[in-house]
Amino acid sequence: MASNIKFLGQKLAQSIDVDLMSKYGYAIEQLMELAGFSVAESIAREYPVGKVLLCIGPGNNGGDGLVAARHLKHFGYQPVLYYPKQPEKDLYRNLLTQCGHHHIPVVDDLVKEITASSLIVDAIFGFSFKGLVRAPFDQTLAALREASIPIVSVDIPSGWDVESGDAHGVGLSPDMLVSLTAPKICAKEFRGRFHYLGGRFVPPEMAQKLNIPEYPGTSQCVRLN
Ligand SMILES: NC(=O)C1=CN([C@@H]2O[C@H](COP(=O)(O)OP(=O)(O)OC[C@H]3O[C@@H](n4cnc5c(N)ncnc54)[C@H](O)[C@@H]3O)[C@@H](O)[C@H]2O)[C@H](O)CC1
Ligand SMILES: [K+]
Repeated sequence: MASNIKFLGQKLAQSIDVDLMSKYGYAIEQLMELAGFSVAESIAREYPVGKVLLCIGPGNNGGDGLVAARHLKHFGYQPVLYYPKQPEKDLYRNLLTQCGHHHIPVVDDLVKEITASSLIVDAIFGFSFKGLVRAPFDQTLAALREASIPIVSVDIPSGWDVESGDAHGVGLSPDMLVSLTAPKICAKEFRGRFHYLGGRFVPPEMAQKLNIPEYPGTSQCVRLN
């Protein structure tokens, strides 16, 4: 590890998120934009341009994926979205509209799209995931576990418990993990090649408490391993 960075449990991760949007004055759109941008930049550091299948979940982890898709398009990748459960919420609807205007298609044949892609982005579940994976995402994770192309997980490898990791053996095994704000406790079990940190919005007071490493230059991400 590049620094003595703090690993967050589920409750602490959620309370930091609340602090960022109350005490520190951020709007969720700002945090999500920077989070998703940092995911796209991390990907651009390690994987060549090509077709990227982004699997989008029903919460803010999915929102980060929608933002990342748009930035990947600007970087020259060909993103497509698999988005089986689309909540009726302006935040996500607006992000999806933006993707539409960037000619990023929504696809529904997951197995076919896995075969046609060179990279998968797992933006299904983040730090609010709890319990056993419910439908339809149980099927999604089962299909992704069969994939032979690399997976990049946003914040948490989907299916993993935020603290105890892949306790039920149904989670993904990503090649890259992009932790946001600070890694969660489950990231100690990450065995893939690339562990990055993103979400360069943490104010200095909080960064000091969490031992966040310096981000180099103008970069939105920093490698942790
Ligand atoms: N401060 C930051 O670092 C920021 C991080 N961001 C990202 O936000 C997610 C956390 O988002 P949240 O909306 O709280 O939750 P999730 O996306 O993890 O998922 C909630 C979603 O999932 C459903 N769900 C929960 N458990 C299950 C289950 N067992 N089976 C099926 N479905 C489940 C639940 O019902 C909700 O619909 C964080 O990880 C970052 O990626 C922000 O974007 C910016 C600030
Ligand atoms: K994820």
